[in-house]
Amino acid sequence: MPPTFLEKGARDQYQALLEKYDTWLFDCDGVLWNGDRPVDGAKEVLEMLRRKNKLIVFVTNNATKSRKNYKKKFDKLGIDAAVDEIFGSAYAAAVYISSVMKLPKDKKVYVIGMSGIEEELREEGIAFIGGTDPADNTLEPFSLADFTLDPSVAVVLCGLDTSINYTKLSKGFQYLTRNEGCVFLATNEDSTYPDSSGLLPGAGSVSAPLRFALGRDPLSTGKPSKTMLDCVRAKHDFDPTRTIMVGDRLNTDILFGQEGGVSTLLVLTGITKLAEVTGPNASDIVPEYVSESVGDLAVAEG
Ligand SMILES: O=C(O)[C@H](O)[C@H](O)COP(=O)(O)O
Ligand SMILES: [Mg+2]
Repeated sequence: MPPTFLEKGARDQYQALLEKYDTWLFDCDGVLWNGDRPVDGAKEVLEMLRRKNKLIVFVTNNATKSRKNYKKKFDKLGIDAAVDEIFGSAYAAAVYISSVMKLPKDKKVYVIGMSGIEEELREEGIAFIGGTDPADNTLEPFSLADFTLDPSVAVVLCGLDTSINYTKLSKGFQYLTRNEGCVFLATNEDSTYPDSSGLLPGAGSVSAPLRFALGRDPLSTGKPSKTMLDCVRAKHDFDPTRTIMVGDRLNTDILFGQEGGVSTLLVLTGITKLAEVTGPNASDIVPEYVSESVGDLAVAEG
């Protein structure tokens, strides 16, 4: 079934969308902003949805920030958001390790990633090494002869790490090949990241060298995995038949919505371009609705 294309200015179409859905799940990168540049109209549309008493939840695969630090980003952009409305892939991974894996207290996680992952693991009471540790954030050659394996590392968790290096990949590789049963987890596997100035390699491209070296894939707890929706459901009641996921990436956001049994709206302000949803090379992941931008929803209140 082809998507319904919502035309800019088509008030009836957008008003119908507002009446149809009570819960709005918003992806962040590529939908509300690109890097630190807000998407035009996004703030005003969120304010409109609040005025209409809609439940708003933010669901981002970006693991660089914890929920609390995302709240600071929302505050800085003047967007009303409570920490409990924000679900990041670092949080989902930490919840998975603590509540699903039930990692024993004498075990720890080796982190390839940034402070967002560390803060969420700390919040869940999970011990970790690596991450922003200066000893790992070095451009010195890695010496395996001088490396001491920590036998208590039972998980290697990999997320977007803008300071990725050979030392981190080498340590992750040692744990995953020498610690019996060590679990390979990824916060998410987005191939690219939509920065305000263009595209950058994403979290999936950070874990790719390990995937290649190991010959196996990590378990990813970010979108489209249901782990993220389980985290949302644990804190918010919503009717999936009256819920819509708004995203910019087909193989994460739209697939996440479809597998979660909610409607989907693809916006074209981030990763996905129109040619991926129409014409001969269109993806087999088909959103229910397509709109240029989340800002176009503002016409519904006009
Ligand atoms: O590389 C990444 O991690 C992702 O591109 C980025 O974090 C996506 O975030 P989202 O669009 O889910 O907010
Ligand atoms: Mg996105």
